[in-house]
Amino acid sequence: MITIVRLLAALVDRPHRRQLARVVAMFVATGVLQGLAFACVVPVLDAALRQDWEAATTWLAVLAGLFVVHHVALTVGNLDGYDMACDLLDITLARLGDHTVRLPLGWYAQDRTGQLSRMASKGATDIASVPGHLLRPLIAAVVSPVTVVVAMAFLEWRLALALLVGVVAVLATTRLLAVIVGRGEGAYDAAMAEGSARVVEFALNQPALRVFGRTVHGNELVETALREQKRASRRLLVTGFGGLGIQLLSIQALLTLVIALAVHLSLGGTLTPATAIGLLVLTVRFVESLIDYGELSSALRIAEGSLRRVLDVLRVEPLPEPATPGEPADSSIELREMAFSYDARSDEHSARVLDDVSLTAPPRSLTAVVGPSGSGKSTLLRLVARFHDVTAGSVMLGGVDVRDLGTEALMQRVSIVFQDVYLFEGTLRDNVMMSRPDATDEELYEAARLARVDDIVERLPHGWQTRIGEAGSTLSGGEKQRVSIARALLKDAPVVLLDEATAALDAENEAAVQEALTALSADRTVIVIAHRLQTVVAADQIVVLDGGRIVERGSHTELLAHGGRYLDFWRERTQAEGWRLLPES
Ligand SMILES: Nc1ncnc2c1ncn2[C@@H]1O[C@H](COP(=O)(O)OP(=O)(O)OP(=O)(O)O)[C@@H](O)[C@H]1O
Repeated sequence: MITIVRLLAALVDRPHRRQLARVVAMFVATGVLQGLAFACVVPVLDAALRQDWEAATTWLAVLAGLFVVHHVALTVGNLDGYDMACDLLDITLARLGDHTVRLPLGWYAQDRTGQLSRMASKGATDIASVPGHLLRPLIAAVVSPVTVVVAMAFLEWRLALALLVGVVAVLATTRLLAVIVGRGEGAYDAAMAEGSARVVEFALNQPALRVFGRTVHGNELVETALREQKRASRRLLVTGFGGLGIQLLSIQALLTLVIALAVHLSLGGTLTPATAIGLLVLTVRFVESLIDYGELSSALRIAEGSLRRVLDVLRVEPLPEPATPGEPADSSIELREMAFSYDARSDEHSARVLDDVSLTAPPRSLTAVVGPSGSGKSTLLRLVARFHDVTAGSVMLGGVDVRDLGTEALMQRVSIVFQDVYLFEGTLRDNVMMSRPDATDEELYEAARLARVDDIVERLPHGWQTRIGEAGSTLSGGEKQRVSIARALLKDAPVVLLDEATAALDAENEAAVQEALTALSADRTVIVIAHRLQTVVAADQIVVLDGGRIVERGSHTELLAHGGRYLDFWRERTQAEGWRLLPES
């Protein structure tokens, strides 16, 4: 409980930290008042059974007073707690939102969308539930038994001692079980996340899956994830119920011990029967609080897990920004003995995805990167756009290290056209204009003409105003790429990083995309992961990557003559595209 209060304090700002302290103080006061009210039952019962009506009335008045004060403190604490819960929802979402725009772009390369959406929905609600619903009963479940023990020490120290030993034993058991059940909860959470990710993937990839008849049975990934989810949930149920059983058993053992002791003391004449009955009533209330604690601590653990995950994301450092950004001389790109490893902690050469990569792309040149899958082509492009910082060496734009350029200046100078084009919910016009919202209509139409988006505008029922829906569902793959190229043209950045689509396009789209790419490459420094033969033939230089190193470089004719890896690539692509190598004349 102290841990979660500490974690909450790390999430919120100073005024909310004060509010949190106030809420906790009010809940502690409520717990003490509740404990005192419980303790008053003993003298009330004692006086009533002795038929001492004056004492009984006095104690009843004290009880009523405590009840009223307790109720006022409870109302104030609850209202403050609910306020804090609403604020926490906003704070969690705002802090995640602010931080996601500062996170290194490379952070998103892993599957983060699912994680972030779970944090922003279920995670934020879990966190808000702490001051809203959990903290008060949990604090009461600890503070009121402790108050009872202290009050009881004045009445019958032996029973107080027995209760104290009992409460320590029960809380220790709860803590131990929390660790065991917590492990199961972690595994369950991971299995749930994996299961939902696979189901979403399954839904999004329906067309491909149906073609291969993998929709009903045989989708191994989904089935394995769901089986694991079921196993994890069963394990959690077994450990959860087992844990709860052990906890209830320890509480019952405590109750039995106190009853036996009270009967023993009463038979021995140390305790009047009235006090013994009063103390037993007190013990029962005391035990109820401990049961509440056991039940609520699992909800607390879930909230704690969500809170830790949010704080972990908030702790991811943005890439350092330069104090005085450099000014690039031109649009050349230079990689100097660059090395990169995705695992920032390891500088093992074996972990490097790119190693000793040196490359110069002069201004307005076209550099084609080819190489087998996994050779590091996409990573190379991401490093030029500073999705990550290099492990060794440097990436220079116009003679300035991208780390000394600053994210904003770099992003102004670089356009990125990757394969997975993201089209957001909105009109076609909004989607193209996002790259330069202050562009004029003439500039927009010119970019659209060059990228052949004007053909798409004509086809759509509401032209530029057509809503292209989440993930651009009404556009074909080639059309999406043309929209992405139009964005890059409109942005008019001097450097273009391009990952050519590997998907086969119909003849019309293929020609349109090729035209759009030619327009985009004119007068710009372009580094392209090339899949099309036209692109490599037109390139000023071609670099062949293998195992994270440049193994060949040169022009198309030089590399063909060299007869190495590039020749293999060329043969493979000519076969795939139905081209023929003409015999040398
Ligand atoms: N975000 C990441 N975290 C860890 N490893 C990664 C990440 N992205 C890529 N890798 C690894 O880095 C290596 C190079 O991957 P990269 O995507 O750059 O290759 P590629 O040549 O572009 O492959 P492809 O042509 O299949 O897209 C691969 O071994 C890949 O598994």
